[in-house]
Amino acid sequence: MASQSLPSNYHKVESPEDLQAKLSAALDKVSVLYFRTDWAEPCKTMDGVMLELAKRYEDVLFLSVEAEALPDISESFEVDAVPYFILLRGHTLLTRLSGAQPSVLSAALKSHASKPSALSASSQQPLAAKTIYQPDEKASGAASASGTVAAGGQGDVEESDEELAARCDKLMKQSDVVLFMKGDRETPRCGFSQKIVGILDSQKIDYSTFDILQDEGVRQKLKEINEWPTFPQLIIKGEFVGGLDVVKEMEESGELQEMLQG
Ligand SMILES: N[C@@H](CCC(=O)N[C@@H](CS)C(=O)NCC(=O)O)C(=O)O
Repeated sequence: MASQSLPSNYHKVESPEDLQAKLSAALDKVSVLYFRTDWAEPCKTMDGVMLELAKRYEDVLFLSVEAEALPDISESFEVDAVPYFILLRGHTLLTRLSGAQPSVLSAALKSHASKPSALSASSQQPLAAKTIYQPDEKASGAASASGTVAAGGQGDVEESDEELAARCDKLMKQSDVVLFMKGDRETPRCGFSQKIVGILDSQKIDYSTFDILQDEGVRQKLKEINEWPTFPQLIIKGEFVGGLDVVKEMEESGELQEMLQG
């Protein structure tokens, strides 16, 4: 969408300095940072939602950030998937939301945009020290991850470490080829996951997926079990194979197909 047609309170962030300047010029305002990418399907929905909200809340600053093109900003806000939303009042974190949930975003905005600034800000957390647009900000604890993590798959029942490990083992064996990724096959929520899905699909491989964004326990436990700190993680016949870079190399050398036939 051409920037001329954006509402006057909606801007595309160009750089960390640009973000700093925009937030600093609106210290008493609520801002919504919207982390997006062009390829992520849910962002298309949220592009429209953001525009509608910008028209409805003229006093709120709406800032869209290209999550992959501006990795310094994404990392400083600990954005681990798209779409992702951070609500701020000035430099104070109000809340964070992961995923395309128009009604949740709208409700969060309604709640925060209607509160007087002094009252609201006093009960909120300051941003994490990592935040790049305010390098001399005092360390004050990591930003809350509320809203980013879904239930652990076990309802309210507490899961022991052994039970979690057993559940991971079962998940790794749910089919011959299992991809642990961010999002799912139709709607990947991270560029690395999107690329590995592309490789597996192009090779016409039959595989199931598990969205680790929906299960923080599995997300952390798999890193430990497979001794691999990131996602995607590809499992073939119950054995950990690798992440995107490894799978890409294996595809190029023909090893991936060989492994599936063997
Ligand atoms: N080069 C890696 C890239 C994967 C990567 O860096 N993933 C990050 C960002 S999506 C990750 O999973 N971080 C840990 C986490 O989010 O829990 C690969 O080959 O798979």
